[in-house]
Amino acid sequence: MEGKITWFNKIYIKSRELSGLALDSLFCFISFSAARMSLSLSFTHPILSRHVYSAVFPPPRFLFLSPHIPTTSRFPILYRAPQRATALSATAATASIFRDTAASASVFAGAYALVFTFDILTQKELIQQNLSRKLVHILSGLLFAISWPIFSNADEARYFASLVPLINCLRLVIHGLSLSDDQSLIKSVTREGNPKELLRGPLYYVAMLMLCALAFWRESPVGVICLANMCGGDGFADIIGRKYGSSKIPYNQSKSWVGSISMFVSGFIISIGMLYYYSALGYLQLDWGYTMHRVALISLVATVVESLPITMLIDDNISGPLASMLAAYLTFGQ
Ligand SMILES: Nc1ccn([C@@H]2O[C@H](COP(=O)(O)OP(=O)(O)OP(=O)(O)O)[C@@H](O)[C@H]2O)c(=O)n1
Ligand SMILES: C/C(=C\CO)CCC[C@H](C)CCC[C@H](C)CCCC(C)C
Repeated sequence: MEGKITWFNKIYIKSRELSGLALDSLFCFISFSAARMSLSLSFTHPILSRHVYSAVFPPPRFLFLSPHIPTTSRFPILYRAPQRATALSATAATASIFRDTAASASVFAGAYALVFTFDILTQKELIQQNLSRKLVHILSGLLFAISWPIFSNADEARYFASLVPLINCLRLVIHGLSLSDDQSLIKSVTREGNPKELLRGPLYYVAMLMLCALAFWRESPVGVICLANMCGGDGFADIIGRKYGSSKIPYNQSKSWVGSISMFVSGFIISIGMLYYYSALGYLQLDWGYTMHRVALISLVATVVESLPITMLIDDNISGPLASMLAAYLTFGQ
């Protein structure tokens, strides 16, 4: 049995390297049963070393989420059952690959569905194009970060998750260069319907999603705080500032006090919500008094940077997230 699993594992991993979306969808179809079988098998990550205080949230019992349960399964088993241990790790590795492939395909399908939904709402004139764009801006990144726990606890899970923004980056470049036409994407994601717009704000935004998944993933508060401010904070700043922002900021007449205050408040609230979500799943164990102050400081930094008149120099989908990332890294040290 163990021999069979090894050649299958090697063939699958090789085909996974070479596989296109079509092959992934084939493995997706058979992967849910394998993924469900693997739910009881999990690998552990080193627990967050800094600011680890009382574990106040037991991981919930959601079958499809991968709770962060510390186990010793990744350490070599020294007693005399190497055959059993090898077979178990090969099975677990194969199941994790199936699970992560299915999760990537599901999140990718979710991205398409989100853009398609807002395109329909815009076409039916149920919402304005600007509002559609901002809601896609708010929801895409937050739903992407919320989806991370459906991936396995394997070390490679973040790479599977990052495939989704990577493919969307390629999609934005292809349609931004008008190599292909996707009116659904263009109408729900651009201000004026110019495909070239895809190569600026949206492309930088999706690149930031990929960076946060690869660099920080689930075990650090930095990535989720950065996305909360870029997606939630910046998004609500636009929606509320555009509607109610009559009193402009002295040093930047295109931004308003109401918009910036909205960015700070929504960025803070959504950051705390994301941190609570990841704490409830056992990925983060935080001292909430310490955390609240640090998150408020990070959201303030993001808000000030977003208000600066530097958009001609650097897009705020780059300056804002990088400022949040730096502030979060310096305050949380992870
Ligand atoms: N602090 C802010 C931010 C935005 N706005 C309002 O929202 C509009 C759009 O804001 P901006 O961030 O410039 O939007 P975009 O750059 O188009 O959005 P994106 O980041 O998605 O590219 C501004 O003109 C302004 O009316 C505001 O009043 N105060
Ligand atoms: C309008 C946008 C930015 C400009 O400020 C947002 C562009 C969004 C992309 C077109 C789609 C990105 C999808 C994410 C990578 C994955 C989302 C998955 C989730 C489950 C919906």
